[in-house]
Amino acid sequence: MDLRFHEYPDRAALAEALAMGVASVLTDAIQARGSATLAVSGGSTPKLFFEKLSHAQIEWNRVSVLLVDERWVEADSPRSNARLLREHLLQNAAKDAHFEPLFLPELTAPEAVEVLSQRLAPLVKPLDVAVLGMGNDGHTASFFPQADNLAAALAPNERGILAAIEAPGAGEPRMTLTLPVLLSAHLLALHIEGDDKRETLRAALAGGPVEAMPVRAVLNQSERPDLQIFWAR
Ligand SMILES: O=C1O[C@H](COP(=O)(O)O)[C@@H](O)[C@H](O)[C@H]1O
Repeated sequence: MDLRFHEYPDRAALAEALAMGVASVLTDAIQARGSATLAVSGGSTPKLFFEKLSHAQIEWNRVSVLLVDERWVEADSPRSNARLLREHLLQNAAKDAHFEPLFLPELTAPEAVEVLSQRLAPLVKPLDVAVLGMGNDGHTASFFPQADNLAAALAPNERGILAAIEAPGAGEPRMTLTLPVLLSAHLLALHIEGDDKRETLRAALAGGPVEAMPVRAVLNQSERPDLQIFWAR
C-alpha cells in the first residue's frame, strides 16, 4: 500500500506544510472551475493548521468550507466543530469563505440528513480537499467503532452524502460525510499528531476488522493509495 507518510520536526512545521498544500489545491480548483470545496475535521488537532490556512492568500470568496463531521450540539457549544472552525479557520483572509454547517438546531440528526444532503449536493463529489483526523479509538470522521449506522456510512456504493451516527464513544449524536464522498477528494489527507496517534495508526495498518477501527476503511482503500498522512510528534 502506497500511503504517503509526511513527518515534520514539530506541529508548527506540519501546520504550515499542510496549509500550503491545501491552499495550492484550492487555488488550482478555482483556476480550473471557478470555485473549490474544502472539507475539514473538528476535534482538537486542527487548530494550528486552521490558523495557518486562514492566512492563505487565495480567493476565499470562491471556496465552500464543510465539516467532515459534526457533533449534534448547539453552534456555541465548546463541543461544536463549527465553533472551532469559526474561531480558528474562518478568520483573517478565510473570513470570506462560504461555510455550510452540518447542524440544524430544530431537527435531530436523522431528521436532518435529507435537508442537509440537498444543501451539500452541489458542493461534494468531488470534494477538492478532505482533511481527516483520527481518534485513538480508531475513528475517523464520525465513523466510530460500534456505531449504529456504520455500514451505511461506509458502504462503497452508497450514494448518500451524509449519515447520522450514534456510538458509545461518540459523546453525542453525529452527522458525517459518507466514505464515498470523502474518497472523492482530489487531495485526501489524514492529519495526526503525537506518539499515541502514530501507535494507533500502526495498529490500524496492522490489519483487522474495519468495525473495530473504522479508520481502516480509509487506509485500506485500493482506490486511494495516494492518501497523504501528515504527522508530527
Ligand atoms: O470527534 C472528533 O474527533 C476526531 C479526532 O479528534 P482529535 O481531538 O483527536 O483531533 C476528529 O477528526 C473529528 O472531526 C471529531 O468530530
